Amino acid sequence: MPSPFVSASNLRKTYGDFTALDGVSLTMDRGEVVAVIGASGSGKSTLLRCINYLDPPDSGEVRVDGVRIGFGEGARRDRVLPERDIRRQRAEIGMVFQHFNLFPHFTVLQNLIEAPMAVRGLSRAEATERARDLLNRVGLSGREGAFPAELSGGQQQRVAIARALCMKPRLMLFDEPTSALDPELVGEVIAVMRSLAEEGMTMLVVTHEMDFAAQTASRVAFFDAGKIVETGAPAQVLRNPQHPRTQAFLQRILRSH
Ligand SMILES: Nc1ncnc2c1ncn2[C@@H]1O[C@H](COP(=O)(O)OP(=O)(O)OP(=O)(O)O)[C@@H](O)[C@H]1O
Repeated sequence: MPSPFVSASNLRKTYGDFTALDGVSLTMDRGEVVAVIGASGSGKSTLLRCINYLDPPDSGEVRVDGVRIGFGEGARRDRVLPERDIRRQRAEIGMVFQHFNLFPHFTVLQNLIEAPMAVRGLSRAEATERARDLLNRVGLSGREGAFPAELSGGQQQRVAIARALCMKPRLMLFDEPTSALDPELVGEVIAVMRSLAEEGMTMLVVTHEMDFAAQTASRVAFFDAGKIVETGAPAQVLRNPQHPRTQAFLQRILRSH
């Protein structure tokens, strides 16, 4: 059996007495899109932050394409890499946040080119060419000189996606990427995510957009109290959930629509 492209094994994360991740394991094949759904506070964001070591797990391990994130390859289990090296590994994993997190005093172009130059060693000309291609791909050609505050939320989120792609990541993590948007702007961000999925990007998406989960995800994982309690094909989990917690969650969502 070939090893999975992404594997998170037995991740645990506590904050004081509170257990945010209670032994979470998840594997993804290359090109898979996994939607993570679940109630607020169940630990979905924590899972993403532990996968890319923005917030290191207390235990467990993460591998992307065989490389163990956060640790030197072949090193003792307990030898966590210096932050500089984790940053380099983390560059393999793109992250898109709910609140875009663009640098407000940088133009769109500056937001895109800084990390590829600093972390990937691209020249300004190379980074700029890559950035222009990606802005074109997310439908924002010509907005290179704009500042984030001059853009709509949907445009800012598309810049944030282009910025993550500028690092040529192997895996993309999305943390409720449309939750902060006005409803009429959700579609333009979902469209960019769909096209990324169609191009074969491996994506782990925390979302409340059930249409995205149903139509674009290859798999849905339902999260409850720090655990994945149910995972399967979207049609199976969303239409015929087996776990009582999944059933209760989906009923709540149906009622609120
Ligand atoms: N840095 C932290 N310090 C203390 N507690 C934290 C920290 N980060 C998260 N938590 C707690 O861990 C729990 C899980 O949080 P998390 O943000 O992962 O949930 P979530 O499922 O993503 O929720 P939401 O949908 O509201 O974003 C929450 O109860 C939260 O208060």
